[in-house]
Amino acid sequence: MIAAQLRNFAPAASKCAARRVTLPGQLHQCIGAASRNLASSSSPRDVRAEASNARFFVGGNWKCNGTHASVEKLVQELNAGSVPSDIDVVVAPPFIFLDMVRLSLKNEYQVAAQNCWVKSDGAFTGEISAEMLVDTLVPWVITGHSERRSLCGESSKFVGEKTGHALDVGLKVIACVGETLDQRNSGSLWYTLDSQMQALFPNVKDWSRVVVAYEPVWAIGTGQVATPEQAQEVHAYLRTVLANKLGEETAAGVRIIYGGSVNDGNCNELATMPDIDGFLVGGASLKAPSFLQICNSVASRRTMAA
Ligand SMILES: O=C(CO)COP(=O)(O)O
Repeated sequence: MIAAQLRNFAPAASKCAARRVTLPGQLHQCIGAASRNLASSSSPRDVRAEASNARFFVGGNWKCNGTHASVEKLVQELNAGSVPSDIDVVVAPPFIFLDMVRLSLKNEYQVAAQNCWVKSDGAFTGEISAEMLVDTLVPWVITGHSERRSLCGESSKFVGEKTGHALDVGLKVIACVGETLDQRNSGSLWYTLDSQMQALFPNVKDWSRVVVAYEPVWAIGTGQVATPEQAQEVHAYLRTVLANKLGEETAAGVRIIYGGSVNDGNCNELATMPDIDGFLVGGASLKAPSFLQICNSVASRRTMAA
């Protein structure tokens, strides 16, 4: 029943998103109206998600790439560049380079691990615990990346528990959600995203330490970036899901960032969308000039807000 309603939400949201581009302010009313229908059965709260007021955030996910020499070069190039002081920039090197990168990057940048174990230390061969990350002064961790969901079999429940544990021991978390092309095409986009989000709620006590990354699987590493309207439509929906659970004020402060084939040519347009609070960048984060340009796309957002 709820799943069916979530599917019905898609066309309404889509129509509204298209209108939002030319008629600022109406998308949230439309999304809000659509979500109120959902809320009547899925939640006792009746809320309308306000647009974001959150600080811009750019993450660079280096994935399983790099040699000692290439990582050193990338760090040098990032250090030679500059990023706006009013945004958060966080890079996630492979574990083996994490400490080296943390110690050699200048202060404008923070580091994240790409993953951690779901529990505390113990007999978990090959894993790194959240406690170890805290102990080695790593502030952030990525959880729920689609590559870990699909290649390592991580379920939403597992991702939720891992996210909760990482937060409980003091990390900040970039929690990823996103649908496959099949899920989008078969009409289960909203259901998929909602169930990934619902798995986080029982585990997260402090949403100020969570960044939600919307990464459609079909856009990751494919060069097929979501259009600004497609991304905005989903981000507004995710903010409504957050608002239904946490209230509008908290939801407006949660960063919702977009990932999937972001580069220096498409970031500015994406950054103008009211619910896109930044990016999680894969391939383009390995090229310092592109990554720095993506960080500077916050200027497009400021222009829109002015
Ligand atoms: O998975 C991603 C970031 O976590 C996105 O990767 P690409 O930017 O290479 O598509």
